Amino acid sequence: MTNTAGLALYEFSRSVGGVQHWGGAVSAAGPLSAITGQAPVVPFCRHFIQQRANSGEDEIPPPPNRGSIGPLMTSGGTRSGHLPAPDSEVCASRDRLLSGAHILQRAACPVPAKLITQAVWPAGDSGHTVSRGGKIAQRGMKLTLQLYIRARDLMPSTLEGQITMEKTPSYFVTNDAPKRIHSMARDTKLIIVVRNPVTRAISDYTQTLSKRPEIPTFEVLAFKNRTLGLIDASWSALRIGIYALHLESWMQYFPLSQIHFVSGERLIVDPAGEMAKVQDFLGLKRIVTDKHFYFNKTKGFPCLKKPEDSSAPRCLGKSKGRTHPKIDPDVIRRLHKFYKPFNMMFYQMTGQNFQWEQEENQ
Ligand SMILES: Nc1ncnc2c1ncn2[C@@H]1O[C@H](COP(=O)(O)OS(=O)(=O)O)[C@@H](OP(=O)(O)O)[C@H]1O
Repeated sequence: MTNTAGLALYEFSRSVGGVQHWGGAVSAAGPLSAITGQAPVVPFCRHFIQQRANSGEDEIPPPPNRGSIGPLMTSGGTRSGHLPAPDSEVCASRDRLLSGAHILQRAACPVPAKLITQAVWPAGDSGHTVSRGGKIAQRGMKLTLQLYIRARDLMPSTLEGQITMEKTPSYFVTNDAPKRIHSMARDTKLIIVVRNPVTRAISDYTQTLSKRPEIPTFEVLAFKNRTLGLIDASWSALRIGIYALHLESWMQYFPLSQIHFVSGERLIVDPAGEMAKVQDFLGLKRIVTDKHFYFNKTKGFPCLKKPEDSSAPRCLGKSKGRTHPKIDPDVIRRLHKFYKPFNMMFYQMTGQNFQWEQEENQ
């Protein structure tokens, strides 16, 4: 078992996604303020939301406390639409989860570089994969806590010089995740991929629409009251894009030095540049460079020239890069306005300007 730092990746391109690597000392730690002795991060965003609600503006309800069953998995989802309620077993298991996390840490996982080891429960999806170089749970099966723990225990331990990664989109917006991950491995590194929250919402909606063509239009779902222009921020497709709000929860536990933000927009135009920053953040040699990518015009995305485990180039799957439906420009404008203050807060918190307001003017 190694004591390398942990890694969690959250992807905000459509949903939120994540990769986690863990190892290192487990400690029952409190919030960041308790570790550093610094004043806790002021929850600006929450304060701002309260002020808005008081003045009759778009109300942003507290996050639904649904079904997170562990720091490393959740029954909640990141996609829009109605999520299934967690089953009773999942709910009953909540209190045992932290110890589950310790098991996970013990069992976590290094694998030969080519072997993918993951315990992922894609939120909002019927499928899941728990694998140790191969699937041991089939897609479509219900992932119970027992199955998850069994799967975890089959995973090999992390060896010196290896990084274990886990990707779960919904952790970023799951209330208890920061605390649980922190108490499991406070040196976990977090990677968050973000894109313009308006585009993210449309992508999220497009994904749901592809599975449930009967859902109302984006324009209908986006408003509580369209005549009054009141946004429905309880719609998960919109709520997830309030990045500052979610980040605030993480900053209560993790210093910014342990969080890396990837621009989803830059990832398309300059994948090697974004990957260079990721490799630096992880303390890795810059092995993935420009020469590994080519731009596939048909797909509209960069593809990998030739992954190690295959002789063919590898592009994003068919569920990525779907054509988005045309959304009423007034609705887009309204959403840009809605997100603007939250985006500004997010830029300030991260020290990075993602320039989403420029897209608004295009
Ligand atoms: N590597 C890379 N670079 C740039 N953009 C990417 C990448 N991978 C995924 N995407 C875009 O992200 C959207 C899907 O997000 P997720 O991969 O999180 O989807 S999912 O929820 O896990 O299915 C989806 O957005 P849309 O195509 O706009 O719908 C993907 O195209």
